[in-house]
Amino acid sequence: MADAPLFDRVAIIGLGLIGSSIARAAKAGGLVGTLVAVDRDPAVRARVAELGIADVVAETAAEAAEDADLVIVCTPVGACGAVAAEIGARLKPGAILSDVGSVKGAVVRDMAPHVPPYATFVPAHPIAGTEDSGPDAGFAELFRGRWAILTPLSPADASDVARLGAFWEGMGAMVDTMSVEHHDLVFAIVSHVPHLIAYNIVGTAADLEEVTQQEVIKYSASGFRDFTRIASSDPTMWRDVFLNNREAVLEVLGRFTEDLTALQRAIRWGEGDALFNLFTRTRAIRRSIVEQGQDTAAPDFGRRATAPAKD
Ligand SMILES: NC(=O)C1=CN([C@@H]2O[C@H](COP(=O)(O)OP(=O)(O)OC[C@H]3O[C@@H](n4cnc5c(N)ncnc54)[C@H](O)[C@@H]3O)[C@@H](O)[C@H]2O)C=CC1
Ligand SMILES: O=C(O)C(=O)Cc1ccc(O)cc1
Repeated sequence: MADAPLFDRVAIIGLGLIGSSIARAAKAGGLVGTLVAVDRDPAVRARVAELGIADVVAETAAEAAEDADLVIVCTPVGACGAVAAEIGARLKPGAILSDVGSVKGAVVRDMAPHVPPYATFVPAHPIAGTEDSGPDAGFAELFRGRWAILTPLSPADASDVARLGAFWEGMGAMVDTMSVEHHDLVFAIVSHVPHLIAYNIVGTAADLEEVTQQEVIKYSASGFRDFTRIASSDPTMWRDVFLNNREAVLEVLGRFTEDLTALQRAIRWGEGDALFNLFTRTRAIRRSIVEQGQDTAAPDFGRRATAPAKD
């Protein structure tokens, strides 16, 4: 006899890249009995029904959350508070509420006040994605071999944290925990500011009057092309990340700007050693990332979690 699913009823709110990947992975792994999906966009709801990746497509978030043992909010972070306000009173006793937002502090601030005492909120963030969005962009293998960070709010939540961790492991992820504040600083440096730099460099190239758009397209070397991949990520999602991780992003940007100014001086004054030393240090960092198997080339599942540049 097959093992019982980890959760009898799971509701996913927001069926874009991440929500639809969870739906696919959870069903494929036999982790859920009934999977209920809802999205505020009727076209997404219709597409999810067509794709057959949920057992039930609900009309409202409140209706989807009712009776669910696990509810995962997979909307842009700016919408998480309103969703929690809508579903909070409808959560069933013992339910786990979670999310997948790239920012944790603001999501906890906006969601936690709406969680009743008889349910547990366990914030989460899968470190897996692509530049694509929408229900067609998702795939069941997205989380395999990737980290899922949980940021528990209280030691009393330990058993629910373990259950949610088992759910992520069931989708192939490796689970880690950290504090909300530490999460937001770590991901400001390894994800948010790099995305900002990508948006900026592509914008700068587009605005350079002396170089035509055609030349940018024709001569872009693979380094620049990698930036354009990241800079094509969803505008709503990333607007919300920057508005909601303001302090950590500004802190890291301050450091980044100082370091960039030092590089600018080194170039101006012909300080080759300073440039050489930095480039040597950064090459070592890249090599240790590759050695630990944490480079973008995640195990190839037919489709890469982070697509390589197409040369
Ligand atoms: N895209 C990525 O690579 C990653 C994204 N995340 C996080 O996952 C979350 C979702 O991102 P994606 O799936 O990429 O976005 P997406 O744009 O593909 O999907 C978001 C979905 O949420 C729906 N939605 C928006 N507001 C809603 C509301 N109030 N009620 C119900 N549905 C609503 C949209 O219609 C859309 O279908 C974001 O918080 C993001 O920070 C986390 C890890 C990676
Ligand atoms: O596509 C990429 O390179 C990503 O960096 C995906 C990604 C985007 C946001 C996250 O919070 C986690 C992962």
